[in-house]
Amino acid sequence: MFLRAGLAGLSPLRHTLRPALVAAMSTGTFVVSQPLNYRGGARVDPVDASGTEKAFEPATGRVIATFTCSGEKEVNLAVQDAKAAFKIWSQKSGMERCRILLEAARIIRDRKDEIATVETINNGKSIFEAHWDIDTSWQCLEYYAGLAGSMAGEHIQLPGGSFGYTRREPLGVCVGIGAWNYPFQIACWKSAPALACGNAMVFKPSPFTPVSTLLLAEVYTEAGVPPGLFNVVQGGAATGQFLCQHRDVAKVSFTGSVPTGSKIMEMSAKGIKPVTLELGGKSPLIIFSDCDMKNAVKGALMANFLTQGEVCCNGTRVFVQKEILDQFTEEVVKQTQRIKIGDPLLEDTRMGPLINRPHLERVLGFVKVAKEQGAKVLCGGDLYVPEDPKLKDGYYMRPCVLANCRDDMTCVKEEIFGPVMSILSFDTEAEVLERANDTTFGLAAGVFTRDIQRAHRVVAELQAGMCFINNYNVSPVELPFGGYKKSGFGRENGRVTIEYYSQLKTVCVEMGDVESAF
Ligand SMILES: NC(=O)c1ccc[n+]([C@@H]2O[C@H](COP(=O)([O-])OP(=O)(O)OC[C@H]3O[C@@H](n4cnc5c(N)ncnc54)[C@H](O)[C@@H]3O)[C@@H](O)[C@H]2O)c1
Ligand SMILES: C[N+](C)(C)CCCC=O
Repeated sequence: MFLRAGLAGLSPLRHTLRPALVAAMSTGTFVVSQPLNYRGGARVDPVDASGTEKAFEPATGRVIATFTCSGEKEVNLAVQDAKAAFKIWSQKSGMERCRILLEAARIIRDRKDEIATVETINNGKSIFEAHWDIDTSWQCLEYYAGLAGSMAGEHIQLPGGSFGYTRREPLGVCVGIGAWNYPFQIACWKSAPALACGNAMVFKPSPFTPVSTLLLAEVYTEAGVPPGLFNVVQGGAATGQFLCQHRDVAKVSFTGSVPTGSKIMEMSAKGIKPVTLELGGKSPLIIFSDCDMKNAVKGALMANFLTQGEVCCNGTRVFVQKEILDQFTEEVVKQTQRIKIGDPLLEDTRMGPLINRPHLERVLGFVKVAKEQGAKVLCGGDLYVPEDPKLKDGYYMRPCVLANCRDDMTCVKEEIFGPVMSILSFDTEAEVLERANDTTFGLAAGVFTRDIQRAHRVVAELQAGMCFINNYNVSPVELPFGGYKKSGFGRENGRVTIEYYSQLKTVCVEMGDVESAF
């Protein structure tokens, strides 16, 4: 499906050719040669347009795809196809859906290298990390496959032999709108629970990362879902609006920024559509002096530098208790300087390029303002130019650790979405809790301590939907994930998400005569 010039003769690809193709996909060679919309079980060119977009390979700055954004007609067709597939899929038993989702999970596992490679090329994250993302993706499908057969209602006895029961039913056509930082994983975290519950989905990835979602669509088709059950439309705000405003869309699940989330909610409100909002954050990570220092330092790096720091739940406000501030900071800086930056497709690279040039400049701008406001750059925060000449136009920067930070600084208040860690010091538990919660965001939080009572006492007080004790940024699919406050509502992953993709019908059954008031 993705062909460099020298491989063009291999199209259409058979499954058996994929390992060879993966080996051939090196940085600087990949171009997209097939349509990026998916409808009715096949790739299609959109029937109308609301503009065009270019997708880049962040490692080199090359354009890998120029594509048409879907207009209203194309969105209508995708929704129509999803409606038709919903009729078939929603009539299947949970166990039938389970089998197909398990097969899809198996195919993703089999194609893991190929999918991870495409993710790395289009997003810039290291291939090492992309493999983790694809693992959490197929695990998500397996998990909801397991739950599909267990969706059930209640039986409730009423007087005189009458009774009631509840049925858990799907919603209909659900829309998924994704961000660019975890393109494949986001599509799985939304579609797996949606499909398990019997819904159909139309998914719109970010225009920065339009490519890997198509692989998911192909996987679902190969696994045996009805044509049209999972469709992909491409584009930005205009396409997203057509989806949110569509009268036949029953629910919108959105991952992205707070300002866009607010617009999505407003549009959905007009149609009384339920929404799931997975939004941004500025999460606190609290390091107490009694922590295991080695793990706390590793945790701080995990909390800040995955995917070049472009992670919603990153613990970017690192509060360190005064007694260990110097030791902790010294070790964090040492390890940050060791992070290998470069070609994201190389196995030993741990940090690739940022998503695009404007975003790189925005992140560097935050570092500049931090310095002006009195923060001290202990390492990084500047452009990085890899030695390999093919990477010279990529969007690289050195990961940055900022000291002397204060709560009122821009770098401490705003989501940077880049590899910038702000270190702040604190004295007492009460003080750090107040400061940690002093934000409009509430996505995640972390605490490192050996004191088990303190750990639980502190997380009970933290205003965040996802709290970590003595670790950070792990994401087992069994655990619900989502925010408090302006970081959104609704959850992804975990059993509870079934409730966000289904509705309860109550049936009241009379076994006697009607007792009428008339
Ligand atoms: N909580 C989470 O799970 C989570 C996960 C990843 C990213 N994020 C957040 O996402 C943000 C970064 O992603 P982004 O830059 O892609 O966010 P964004 O809000 O700019 O875009 C997200 C998606 O919304 C679409 N969109 C934009 N305007 C729209 C509109 N008016 N109507 C409908 N759709 C519209 C975009 O095309 C894209 O697909 C960060 O704030 C990050 O924290 C949150
Ligand atoms: C997999 N992580 C690291 C928990 C990230 C989840 C999605 C946030 O951007």
